[in-house]
Amino acid sequence: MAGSAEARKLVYLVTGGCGFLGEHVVRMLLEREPRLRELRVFDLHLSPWLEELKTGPVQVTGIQGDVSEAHEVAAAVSGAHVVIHTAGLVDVFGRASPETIYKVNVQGTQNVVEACVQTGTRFLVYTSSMEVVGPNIKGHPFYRGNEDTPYEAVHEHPYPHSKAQAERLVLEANGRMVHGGLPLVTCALRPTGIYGEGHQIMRDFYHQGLRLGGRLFRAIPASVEHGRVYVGNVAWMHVLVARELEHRAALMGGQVYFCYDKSPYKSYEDFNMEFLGPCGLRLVGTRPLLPYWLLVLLATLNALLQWLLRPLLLYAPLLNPYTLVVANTTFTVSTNKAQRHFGYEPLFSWEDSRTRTILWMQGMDSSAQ
Ligand SMILES: NC(=O)c1ccc[n+]([C@@H]2O[C@H](COP(=O)([O-])OP(=O)(O)OC[C@H]3O[C@@H](n4cnc5c(N)ncnc54)[C@H](O)[C@@H]3O)[C@@H](O)[C@H]2O)c1
Ligand SMILES: CC(C)[C@@H](O)CC[C@@H](C)[C@H]1CC[C@H]2[C@@H]3[C@H](O)C=C4C[C@@H](O)CC[C@]4(C)[C@H]3CC[C@]12C
Repeated sequence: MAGSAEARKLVYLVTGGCGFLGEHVVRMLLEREPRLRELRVFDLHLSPWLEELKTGPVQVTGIQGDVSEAHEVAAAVSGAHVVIHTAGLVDVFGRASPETIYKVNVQGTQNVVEACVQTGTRFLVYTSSMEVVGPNIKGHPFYRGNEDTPYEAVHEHPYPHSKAQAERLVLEANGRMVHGGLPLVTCALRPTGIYGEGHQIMRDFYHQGLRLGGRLFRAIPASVEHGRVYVGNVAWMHVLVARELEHRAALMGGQVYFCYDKSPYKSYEDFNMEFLGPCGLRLVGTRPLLPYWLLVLLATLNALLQWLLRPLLLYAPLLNPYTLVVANTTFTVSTNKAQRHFGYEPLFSWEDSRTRTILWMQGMDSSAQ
């Protein structure tokens, strides 16, 4: 939907704009934000597809930078009306050190907040995560909860802990005076497990299945529900929040919103099979093939191997003590806060989300042959 030239006056910055979610946010903004004059895409690694976006009426500016470097962030933020901060180290597999995770996710977010304050940017949307809430280290289920559901959010793992710290920084910054004397308006979006075109973990499961002769082996009971949300709907919620923050600052400022749509409640593995099945894979077993204690042992051995091999190579399998607990703990949301506060409705139905994801996987399938 193109806006008239005179209506194009806003400058948006998307950090992590070349990532899985970031790319969908960038493309959604170009399609559905008619007020855009300039779209800045800030990322540690700029993608080649950015070039194809530079042919339209909106100025698309790729900025290679590191959110943990305050001066790079300040330069990118300066002059922006809205910042959508998705950049982060999404690592629960032990690929990055805890120090690096905190440096990027916490210090990086602090840098974004301070840059908004120093340069006068008034609207900041942060991509938080369900993991700010749970599952907690005790494996307590969160069954179709909402933003107000009481839950003991206790984290030891660097990733959820860093996301919780970053979210707190963003929400506490709401109302701070920015350069120019007006208040900063912030909010945080908490996606559950995002799926869709470009999801690396789905790729990993697909390739693991190919290696195992087209089979995946059930490890988690089908009864363990895991919340999932389509990447296009998460991107749409980001665009909508960024648009509505100015007019609904009193209501939305300092708030958190779960990202949700009509994706069905299923176990993580059964949900993945909605896409892996049409690509020729099958999930062996109606119940977990191994007892849980054996899975714990295997996960622990994986963690030990990762530690032993680290000086030589990076060994980062999907199964480790943390991912096993998360996979094995029910965590689903049922809320309409985003609809009540800013009129959010999913842009993509479950059927459409599923079809788009399958087509992407099959396209990956054909390119893999
Ligand atoms: N994938 C999910 O299921 C999920 C669910 C909930 C929340 N989230 C959150 O959404 C955001 C995006 O996640 P994603 O799945 O798209 O991950 P991703 O790794 O695909 O994207 C993250 C992007 O941030 C960039 N980045 C990393 N470190 C950076 C740095 N120091 N400076 C600048 N850019 C940097 C990466 O290059 C990448 O392009 C993250 O904040 C994540 O915590 C993801
Ligand atoms: C090997 C089996 C036990 C297999 O079932 C493990 C699955 C496991 C790799 C995933 C299960 C749940 C996933 C997490 C969840 O979807 C939410 C997340 C929050 C987001 O901010 C980042 C990604 C993640 C932590 C996601 C990561 C993979 C799982 C742990």
